[in-house]
Amino acid sequence: MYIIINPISGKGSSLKIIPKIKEYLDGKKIKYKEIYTQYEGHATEIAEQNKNKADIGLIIVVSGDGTLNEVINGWYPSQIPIGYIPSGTGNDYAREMGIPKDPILALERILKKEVKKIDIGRINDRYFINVASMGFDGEVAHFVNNSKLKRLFGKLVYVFGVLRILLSYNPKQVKLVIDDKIHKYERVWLVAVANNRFYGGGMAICPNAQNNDGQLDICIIKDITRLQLLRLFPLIFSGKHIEYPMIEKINGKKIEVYTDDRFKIQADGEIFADMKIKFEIIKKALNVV
Ligand SMILES: Nc1ncnc2c1ncn2[C@@H]1O[C@H](COP(=O)(O)OP(=O)(O)OP(=O)(O)O)[C@@H](O)[C@H]1O
Repeated sequence: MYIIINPISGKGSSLKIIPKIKEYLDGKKIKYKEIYTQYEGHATEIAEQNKNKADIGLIIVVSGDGTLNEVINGWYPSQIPIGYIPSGTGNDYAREMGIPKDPILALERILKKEVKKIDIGRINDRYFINVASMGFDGEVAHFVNNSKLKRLFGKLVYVFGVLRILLSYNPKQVKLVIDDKIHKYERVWLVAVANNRFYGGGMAICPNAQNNDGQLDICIIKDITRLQLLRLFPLIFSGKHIEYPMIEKINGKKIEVYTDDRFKIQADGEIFADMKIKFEIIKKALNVV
């Protein structure tokens, strides 16, 4: 068993839970090796270097969603099971999978080794497990990430980012090609493509997404005023936003997104920008416990 740990996730909360995990494993005489990530992207390198080692039967990731995403990007297509103990701020994958917040309960569940096969999404040349989105909230993610005030003010910077981008964002014309069928939309604020339901710490942007149905769920927010969007925002936590007419919901296996402008994108919280974006579902890609 290898344990990959991001020591800074959740403002250092993984370092608080690691002694408990080690005590539990030592008590049961279960052998393990710990590896700590040292920089951004390191988890992908660790996963790539270790995925073919003959002595590994299981990896456990102790981190937030961002590091889990990095591990998956290095681990796929290995079929060695991945267990996950949440220690981040958002913990959206854990929310989806019903993984307990208590690290020992999460560990006990992993050790039962009830393996599930789950799908993952591909966006251009990267994989994601939860949600990729672009437009308004992609801009907010970029704003928050680049903000020097992030460490000082945490979630407040996010609120400030939402309000700022809400005032300056210009809705875009977007063409989607979903399983070879063309869909055109005017005044698009947001396109979210989901394998799991949640992102951003519990927002159910695509509340019908299932990670074992071989489909990506798409939610498009369009033709909406700034004030309407502000009112709609809190409803995303319960998934009730999809009942409103300015929300388009579609499913697909292969999705291409075109816009005249470069779209700012976030996938599992990782940010980048592009004009042409291709998505694909990879069915039953990973074994998870
Ligand atoms: N030792 C390290 N030093 C600096 N950054 C790191 C280190 N290890 C991993 N990272 C980076 O930290 C980022 C955030 O990590 P992670 O997602 O685990 O925690 P989080 O942000 O607290 O949680 P969440 O993603 O659930 O909000 C990742 O993008 C990863 O690349």
